[in-house]
Amino acid sequence: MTSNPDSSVPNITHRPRRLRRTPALRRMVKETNLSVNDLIYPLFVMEGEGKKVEITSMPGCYRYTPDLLLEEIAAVAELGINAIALFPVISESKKDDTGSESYNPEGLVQQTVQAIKQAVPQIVVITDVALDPFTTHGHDGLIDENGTILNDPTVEVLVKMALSQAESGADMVAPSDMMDGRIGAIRKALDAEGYINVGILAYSAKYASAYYGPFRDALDSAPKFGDKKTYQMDAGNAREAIKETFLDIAEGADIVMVKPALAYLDIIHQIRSETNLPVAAYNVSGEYAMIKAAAQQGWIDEKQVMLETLLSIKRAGADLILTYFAKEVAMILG
Ligand SMILES: NCc1[nH]cc(CCC(=O)O)c1CC(=O)O
Ligand SMILES: [Mg+2]
Repeated sequence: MTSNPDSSVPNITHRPRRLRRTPALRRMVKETNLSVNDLIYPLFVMEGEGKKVEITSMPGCYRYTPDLLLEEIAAVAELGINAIALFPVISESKKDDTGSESYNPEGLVQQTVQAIKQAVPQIVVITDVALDPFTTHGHDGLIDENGTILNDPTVEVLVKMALSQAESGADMVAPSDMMDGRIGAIRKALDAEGYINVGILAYSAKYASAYYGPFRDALDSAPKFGDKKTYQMDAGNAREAIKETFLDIAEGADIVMVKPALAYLDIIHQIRSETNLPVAAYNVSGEYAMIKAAAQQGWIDEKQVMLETLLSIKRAGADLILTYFAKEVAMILG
């Protein structure tokens, strides 16, 4: 046994490449895996029958009438998806300044939730609690004559909305509005009305992001004046995300969420390390649209980029991912 006389051959003890040599070895040491259990599928419902309309800026996503939505939900449940997040497209004639349609017991969301829970009872139905699909001005809150978004009066409406969704059979309500104090107010009202098992998925760190554009196209819900910067967070802030998240946890959130995901992976990571609750992340419409658009141009491999993107959100610390890719991923993983 003589050592190699050729000094140009390095004497290496640690060779990380040993564990990358075969697919089986690579699978054994893979630290993060994407599972269908991680996925929550956002879906859009509109009034009517027998129709599905593709959203131009979100190829592969549709606004469904309730009958076709039920078929889609049955299909994705079959693929192993556990949960859907429901967003309504409200016709202009039903919108008003205060979003009163949002708590109509016979409203589109309420009726759709009832139908889903009858047809596909095992799927977890998460309803959106926010006024923007229901207000003529497109903001997530009530406004005064100067266009200022009023916090506490808005929370009162959000409570009515959450209660009517719980009454319809929603498993979880998901306030996406960013008013202060709404998690506590909703928790208290749900408990008082006996809905102790209806959970709250709190959009805790939701940023005022330009990545929501395609979603606002889908819902026709772009704000008619101003922007959402007095309630959604500034992209420069990380410590504030922790503060917002701790407040929601103290107020009774069951799951906390960061939104958007990709430009905020550091926030997901910090929240994961500072809390014990499940952490969700919303891979939003603009993030979806960027991948779809580049893939349509033939510039990226859609499947690989999609899987790598979702894995990065998981690796950053998200336990759950709301993503428009959910169905495609479930088909690949299943
Ligand atoms: N309550 C509004 C809401 N709920 C979910 C999204 C965006 C989701 C996406 O872009 O995929 C938005 C948009 C907004 O805040 O203007
Ligand atoms: Mg808050």
